[in-house]
Amino acid sequence: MLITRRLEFDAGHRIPNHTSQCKHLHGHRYAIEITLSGDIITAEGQSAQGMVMDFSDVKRIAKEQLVDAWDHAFLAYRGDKVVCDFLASLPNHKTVILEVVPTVENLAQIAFDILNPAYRDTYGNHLRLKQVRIYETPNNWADCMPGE
Ligand SMILES: Nc1nc2c(c(=O)[nH]1)N=C([C@H](O)[C@H](O)COP(=O)(O)OP(=O)(O)OP(=O)(O)O)CN2
Ligand SMILES: [Zn+2]
Repeated sequence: MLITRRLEFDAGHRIPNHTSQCKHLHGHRYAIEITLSGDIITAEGQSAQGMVMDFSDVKRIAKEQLVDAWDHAFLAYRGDKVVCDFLASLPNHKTVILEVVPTVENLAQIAFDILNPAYRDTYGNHLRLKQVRIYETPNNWADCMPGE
């Protein structure tokens, strides 16, 4: 059985070598959709009876592991030195330094790698992270699955 939980967050970024608009500092209302597989819990009387995982637990883990760190942060590529130096000059600025350019493909890959161990086998029902989808805009998104 598959379940999916969606969360939204705001973040800034730029794609430094992009030849068009995306080289400028700008932000997105990102959405992340987390798809998990597992057995439906059948144990009588459990809070999660009938569920793969309580959606509130899916949300809690996503926030603890990723979303709270990225929300209202600027996601900067370590190789984008001018921007990293500028952000470092701002007192207490919320910046997340990434080892890769912050395209939606790379963000989905990073999110998958962070979240995969955080969900795996935590619910006693063979729980697995099957897919992370991140929307950069309502029209543009990337999917990351195991082994990709
Ligand atoms: N494959 C990718 N292509 C692009 C990415 C990306 O992460 N992966 N990112 C960008 C920019 O970040 C840009 O901000 C995308 O937003 P936008 O310019 O609004 O995109 P569109 O013009 O295509 O959006 P519309 O829905 O058509 O307004 C660019 N490319
Ligand atoms: Zn963008």
